Amino acid sequence: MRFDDAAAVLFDLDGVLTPTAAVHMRAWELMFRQYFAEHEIAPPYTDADYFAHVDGRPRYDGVRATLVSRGVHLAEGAPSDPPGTQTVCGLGNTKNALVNQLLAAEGVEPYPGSVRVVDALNRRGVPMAVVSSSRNTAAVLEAAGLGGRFPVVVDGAVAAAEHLAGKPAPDTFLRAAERLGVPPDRAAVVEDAVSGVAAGRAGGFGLVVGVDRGAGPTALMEAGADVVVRDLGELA
Ligand SMILES: O=P(O)(O)OC[C@H]1O[C@@H](O)[C@H](O)[C@@H](O)[C@@H]1O
Repeated sequence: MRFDDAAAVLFDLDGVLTPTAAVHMRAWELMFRQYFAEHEIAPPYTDADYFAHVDGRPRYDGVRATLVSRGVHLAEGAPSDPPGTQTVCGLGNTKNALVNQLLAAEGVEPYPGSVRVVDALNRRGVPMAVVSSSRNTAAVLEAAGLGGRFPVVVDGAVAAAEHLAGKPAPDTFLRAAERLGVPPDRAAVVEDAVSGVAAGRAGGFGLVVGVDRGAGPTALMEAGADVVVRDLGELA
């Protein structure tokens, strides 16, 4: 399917509409580098860990997968665990406090090429959704001036409330397509994370567009992208 033929478009948020994947990436690095050093966990956390274990996945799934990669098994704890708690949820919330500090200090500007695509689809009346693992989706959309632009948002909070499996499972994308009333094979998914591309492929979507913001074209194609672009402006 060509992008122009999609009956609906489902966008990931961080790294697709806004440059906030880089904010998440820095916050994860700060948190894990300190935790690994304090607990003498080796080898040290690197960007490769981000792309392999964290990118695109729900917060606590990212913590768990990274620790398991070093043979570390930590108690799960609860989402209400405050930052600093030595649990999977506590480490995830430590990282989230850093994300909130960075977002407050730096603000969010959407990618101009992405805004052009959203505007063009809007003019043509193509239904759109945001499908993000992040529980900060509403705040990021608002800060980027995109609040209210998407009639359907399936984010980390919705997924938790509705018990939907996170990316790379296709469930959140499938729920968004269902809410838009468009069959998956008539809809396009736009994703920068390997886990998100894999989710789009597993969901049987008509087109999966990979956006290379660092994962690399080969990894995105191997995960199931039909096409890889460097910026959404290439689709406009
Ligand atoms: O911790 P949050 O804001 O709920 O986000 C979870 C994940 O959301 C994804 O969109 C990001 O790619 C990840 O880096 C992030 O960890």
